[in-house]
Amino acid sequence: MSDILIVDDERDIRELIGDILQDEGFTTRLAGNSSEAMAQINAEAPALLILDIWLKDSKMDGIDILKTVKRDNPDVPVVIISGHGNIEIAVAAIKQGAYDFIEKPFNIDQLMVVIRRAMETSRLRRENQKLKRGEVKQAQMVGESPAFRALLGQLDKVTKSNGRVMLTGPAGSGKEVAARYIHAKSNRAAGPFVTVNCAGVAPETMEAVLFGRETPERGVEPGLLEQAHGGVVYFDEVADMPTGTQSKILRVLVDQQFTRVGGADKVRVDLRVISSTNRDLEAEIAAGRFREELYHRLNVVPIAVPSLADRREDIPLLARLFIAECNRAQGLPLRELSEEAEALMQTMLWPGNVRQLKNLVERVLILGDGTGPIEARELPQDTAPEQEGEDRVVLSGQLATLPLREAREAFEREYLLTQINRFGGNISRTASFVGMERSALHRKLKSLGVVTSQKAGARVARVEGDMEEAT
Ligand SMILES: Nc1ncnc2c1ncn2[C@@H]1O[C@H](COP(=O)(O)OP(=O)(O)OP(=O)(O)O)[C@@H](O)[C@H]1O
Repeated sequence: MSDILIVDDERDIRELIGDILQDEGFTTRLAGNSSEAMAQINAEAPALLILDIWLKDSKMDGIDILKTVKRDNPDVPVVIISGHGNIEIAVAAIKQGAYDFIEKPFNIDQLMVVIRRAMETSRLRRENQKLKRGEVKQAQMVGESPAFRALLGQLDKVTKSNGRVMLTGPAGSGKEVAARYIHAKSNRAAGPFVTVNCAGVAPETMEAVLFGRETPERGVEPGLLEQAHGGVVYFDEVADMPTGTQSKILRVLVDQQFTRVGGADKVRVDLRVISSTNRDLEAEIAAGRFREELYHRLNVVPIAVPSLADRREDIPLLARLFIAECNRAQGLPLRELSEEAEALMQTMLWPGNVRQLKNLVERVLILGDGTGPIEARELPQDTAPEQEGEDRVVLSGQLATLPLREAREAFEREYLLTQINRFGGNISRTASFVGMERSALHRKLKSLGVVTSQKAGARVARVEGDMEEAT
C-alpha cells in the first residue's frame, strides 16, 4: 500500500495531480466520482487519499467519503482539496479526521509539502502502533559479502538447536535482525519473539518487567518472560542488565522457573534465550559489573556480527533495499544510485553501521529533489574517512612535503587500499575497476607493500607491517 488515490470530479485537476505525483515517484489511482472512489478504496485502501470536497454527479460528497474512510480505514490519511471560498467546509473536514487541506488553485510545492507530511505522520503512527503491539516487522537479512555469508552460515547452524546464542558486534550492525532470523528459521517460529531492552528499562522496574507482578488491585500481570513462553526471549545489550537482576536471571536459566514479583507460585516457562552486546563482556566481568556464571550460561554459542566496514561490498545492495523500503512504507521516490554515490558510500566511515546507512538513505530521499539517480554530492561530505589516528598516509597536507616519487607511491597505496577494501578484497574486481591487468595489480601491490588477509570472514587489505588493518 504505497499508492495515492486522487478523487476529483474535474478531470484536468485529478490528472494534473496524478502526473505531478508520478513525476515524484509515487504510484497513483484516479477517481472522478464517489462510486469510483469507494470502489477503489474497497478494492485496496490507498496509502493516502486526496479528496475534493465537491463532487458533481455523485451520490456522496467529499465529507461523506471522508467519514466512511475514517470509520473503515482510520489509518489512511486524507488530504482535502477545497475550492476558494469554502474554507469553512475544509476546516470542518479536519474536525472529521482529515489530515490537512489545500486550497485551489494550489502550487506544486505546497501540494508536495502537505503530501509528504501526511505520509510521514501516517508512517510514524503505524510504526508506533506496531511497537505498542510488540510486533515490529521482521527485517530482511540482506548481504552477499564473504563476511555476511559467514555470518549466515553460523546462524543457520544454530537455528535448529535450542542452544543459547550470544551475538556480539557494534551498535547498529544488525544483531537484532540476526536474532529474529534465528527465531524465524527455528522450530519456534510460530511462537513469540520478545525483546528485552536491557538498557531501556529502569533497574528498579526490571524485575517486574521480566517476571511480571501480582497485586491485590490488579491481579496477575505477566512479565516478558511469560509472554515469550514457547518462543524466543532476546536480551538486547545484556551488559546493561542490573547485577541484582543478573543473579535472578541466572536462577531462571538453571531452574527454568521463577515467581512473579509479589507472587508465591512458581511459573514454568519454555524459552530459548538469545542475547546481544556491543561491549567486551570479559572486561565487564573483570570490572565486577557482569556475573561470570551468567556469561557462561548465555555465551554457549558466540556469534560475531560484522561491522558495516567489514562488509563494504554489501553497501550498494543494502542502500537499494532501503530505497525500496522507503518507497513502500513512506512513498518516497524510488531512485537509482549513481556509480559515484555508490563508490563514495563504500568508502565512508560507518560508525553507526547498517542503521546509519538506513538513516542516511531515508534522509537523502526526503531532502533530495527529483527522481533521478542519487548523486555523490547529495551525500554528506563529513563522513569521508578520517585520517587522524590511523596508520595511513594523509593524502592532502603531508603529500606536499614528500618528493614526487614517494608522494605518488603514498597516493597509490592509499587509493588501492581503499579500492580493494571496497571490493571485499577481490583483486579481479578491483583490477577491472581501476583499469589494470590483474597480474600488474598484484605486482603493484607487492611493490607498495600492500597485503591482503582474512578478517571477520572477509578479505581486507593493509600495508605490510602495520598492526592496524585498513578498513
Ligand atoms: N543484513 C541486514 N539487512 C537488512 N537490514 C539490516 C541488516 N542488518 C541490519 N539491518 C537494519 O539496520 C538497523 C539496525 O539493525 P539492528 O537493530 O538489528 O542492529 P543492532 O546491532 O541490534 O543494533 P543495537 O545494538 O544498536 O541495538 C535495523 O533497521 C535493521 O533493519
